[in-house]
Amino acid sequence: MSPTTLAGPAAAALASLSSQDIAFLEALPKAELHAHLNGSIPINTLLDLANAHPPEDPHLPSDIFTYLKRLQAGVVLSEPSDFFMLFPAIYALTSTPEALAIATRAVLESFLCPQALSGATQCTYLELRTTPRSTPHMSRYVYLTTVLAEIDKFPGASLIISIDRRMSDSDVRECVDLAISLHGEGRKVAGLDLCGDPTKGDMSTFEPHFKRAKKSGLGLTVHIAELPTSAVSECFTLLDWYPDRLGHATFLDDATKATYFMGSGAAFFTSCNGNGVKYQPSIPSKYTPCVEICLTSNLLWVSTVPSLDAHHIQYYLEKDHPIAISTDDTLPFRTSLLAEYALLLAKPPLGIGLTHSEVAKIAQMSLDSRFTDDTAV
Ligand SMILES: CNc1ncnc2c1ncn2[C@@H]1O[C@H](COP(=O)(O)O)[C@@H](O)[C@H]1O
Repeated sequence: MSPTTLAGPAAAALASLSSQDIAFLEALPKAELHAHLNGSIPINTLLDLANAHPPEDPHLPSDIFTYLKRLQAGVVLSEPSDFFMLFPAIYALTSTPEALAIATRAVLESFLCPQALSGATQCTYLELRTTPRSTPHMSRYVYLTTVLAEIDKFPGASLIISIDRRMSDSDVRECVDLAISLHGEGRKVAGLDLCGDPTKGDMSTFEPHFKRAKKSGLGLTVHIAELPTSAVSECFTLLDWYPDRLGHATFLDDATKATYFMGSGAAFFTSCNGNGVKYQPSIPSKYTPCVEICLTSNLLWVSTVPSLDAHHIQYYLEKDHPIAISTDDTLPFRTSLLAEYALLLAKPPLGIGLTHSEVAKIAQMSLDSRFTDDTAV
């Protein structure tokens, strides 16, 4: 199964590498820790699902093939919402247990099975995340057990259950209850994620649910500070859950990073939260949550990052802070994990220009930051 079409900055970086560099990247054990299931379905699988769909289904957009062709050719994401509007059509194609199983299998194969030409896999370990949806054809429980049945077939794969910021309190409760009970039954549920449109939702209301998930032994990862408009007070709310990992963290300001991540215990930071109240977090002595870095996603989604030079990865590299290079959504961003690693190795301006040993160290950081110790090698 070949991964999705490669194009854009990551493809250009990959094309600039020598065959020795590519062989080095392919052989490197690495973990993909930030991949959204419905954003990572190979385009050919979606086309197959669309072809197999009953044409009279009122839930399927009538222009589904035009939409899929547009996705394949590359979408322009000028507004934050342009990105989230891509998903309803994909959801229409993965709304039955049968279709969801096909899509999940294709995603798992694209990351964990040897590629046709090189014989290499994208990664040695995958934490695939997805938001449990109830549809006219399945409950959230059936959604999750369908995905887990596919994950069970792949050594080195685990599930992270995503909570969408637009969910109601009762939806969040249901999803977290399911995460805790499936994890307790020994299913391959490794953690809980917070994702979705960063302009939506009041995250303080999610706090009790994320805290009880953490208490039950699930790993926590949260999308944080994705937009320049992301409120500092919300960042404090999320950081006070002490997530094990942070997604993107693009606009986490330097004062907040210094305060939370230096973690000296003596670090003292008073600032005003959104209500104008003096705020002093009590930080564990060594809090260094791994930051899940999705380079192409940051470059293409409303250009939250204008260039690799300006990318916040530079801060974490300088501080030797754990990071995990990840793809986010291979389908709209037309990338692969190998191509994301190519962005580290390629010479500027196509890439960051790191050495082989620096890239190997980063790959090891991704393995060290996984929520389980299961790998495919
Ligand atoms: C810019 N990067 C991102 N930021 C925030 N949320 C994202 C995202 N990329 C994907 N998602 C979230 O993942 C869902 C699709 O996969 P699942 O249906 O869960 O498998 C999207 O609907 C969105 O809520």
